[in-house]
Amino acid sequence: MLITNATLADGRTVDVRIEGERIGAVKPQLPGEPDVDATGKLLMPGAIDAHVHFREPGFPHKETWETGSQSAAAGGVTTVVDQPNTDPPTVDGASFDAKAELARESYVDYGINGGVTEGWDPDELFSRPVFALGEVFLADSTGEMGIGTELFERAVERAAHEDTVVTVHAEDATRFDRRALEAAGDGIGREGDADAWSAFRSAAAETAAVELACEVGARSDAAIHIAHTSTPEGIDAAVRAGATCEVCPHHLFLSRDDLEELGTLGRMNPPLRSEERREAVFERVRDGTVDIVATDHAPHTREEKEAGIREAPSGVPGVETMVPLLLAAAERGEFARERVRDLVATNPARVFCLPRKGKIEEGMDADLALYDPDRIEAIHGESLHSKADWTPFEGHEGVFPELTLVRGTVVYDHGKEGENGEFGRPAGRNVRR
Ligand SMILES: NC(=O)N[C@@H](CC(=O)O)C(=O)O
Ligand SMILES: [Zn+2]
Ligand SMILES: [Zn+2]
Repeated sequence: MLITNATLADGRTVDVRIEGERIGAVKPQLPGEPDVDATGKLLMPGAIDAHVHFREPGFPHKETWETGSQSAAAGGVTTVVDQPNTDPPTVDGASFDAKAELARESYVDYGINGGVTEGWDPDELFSRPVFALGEVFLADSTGEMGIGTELFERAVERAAHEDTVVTVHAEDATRFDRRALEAAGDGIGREGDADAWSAFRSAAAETAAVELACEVGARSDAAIHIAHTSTPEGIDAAVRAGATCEVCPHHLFLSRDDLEELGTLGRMNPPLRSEERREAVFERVRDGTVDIVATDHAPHTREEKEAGIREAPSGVPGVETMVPLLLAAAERGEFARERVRDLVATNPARVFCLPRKGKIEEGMDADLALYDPDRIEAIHGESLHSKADWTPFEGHEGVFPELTLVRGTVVYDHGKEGENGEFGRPAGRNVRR
């Protein structure tokens, strides 16, 4: 396959030849008939979303590997990393094997993380192709997998021994402001007091847990990756301690000011923060302080979300809108295109050791997504492919891909009517195989 005249994130215009599953050549000009004339189009390395919850096994009404990975492909994401708070939780050999079987339905490449609970079996987990440890929950979130410090210490030590990154959900529940939540009214959805969730799971709770996680990590020289940092204080604490960190699109593009409109659809952990903190987080993503943007794609149905603020489940979908939101921001001049590339592809490949992914270079996996940067659309939940038919980014600008390839196979072709609609075939593979 030959793609001609593509613009790369660094501004170069090149031809790209795909040979089998790999990129065979990237040159200003290559001989042969073009299969894709990419004149005026932006070619990006397929994004690696290091944080998704595809919900199988256990909650296929929220998402399946099929729908979640189609949503990824339609958003230019070619590798996803699934988190362990499924049912059963991915904490031992049998649960890992069961998830690995289901993941064969994936349209994109994937990693499967191993989780930590009192009943976890590290020997069984580490004898399997585990992507990383995590997310390890220092406080309860969806799935109630919060653990204490002693177990966390043991898990980090083991991960260091296995040369495995530990992805941490860093919130310290002892610092939550319970009274703020108790004071909230009983209204449902938008009628309720969604802001109480942000007051409850305080910024200070994040900073304290980030500091603890980094301190524990330093003792055994473990690689600590802080998931979904939502505050400048949390990011700075992680970076100061030599940990890597990720920021989610919702903490970049939404703040507490949006909760009146979002209601309980905007409840997630960690929660939305003040507009001032959002701007400080945005700046740290823009200037390269933050390593990764990942989505924490956490689908729940609209019906489930339309409850009171104390009952609604936490989490928002996002795997399909991450790159579109960032590219639209780049078109508005808020990010360099190269920064977007680094945040969603090159850096996650480095942090999680995926040597053949994240770059458009000869010899790399042909994971690619092609965009028309002039085609800026309004995002609508009902046009997305997740089982969650809603998005917290309703009406925001997005630049969606026209074509997505996983190791040379077309998995998404916008507007094409194939056997599976716009989708190719479930071409995904475990990246740790
Ligand atoms: N972020 C969330 O609010 N929810 C996530 C779990 C998590 O990442 O903490 C989920 O699985 O629903
Ligand atoms: Zn989490
Ligand atoms: Zn998560």
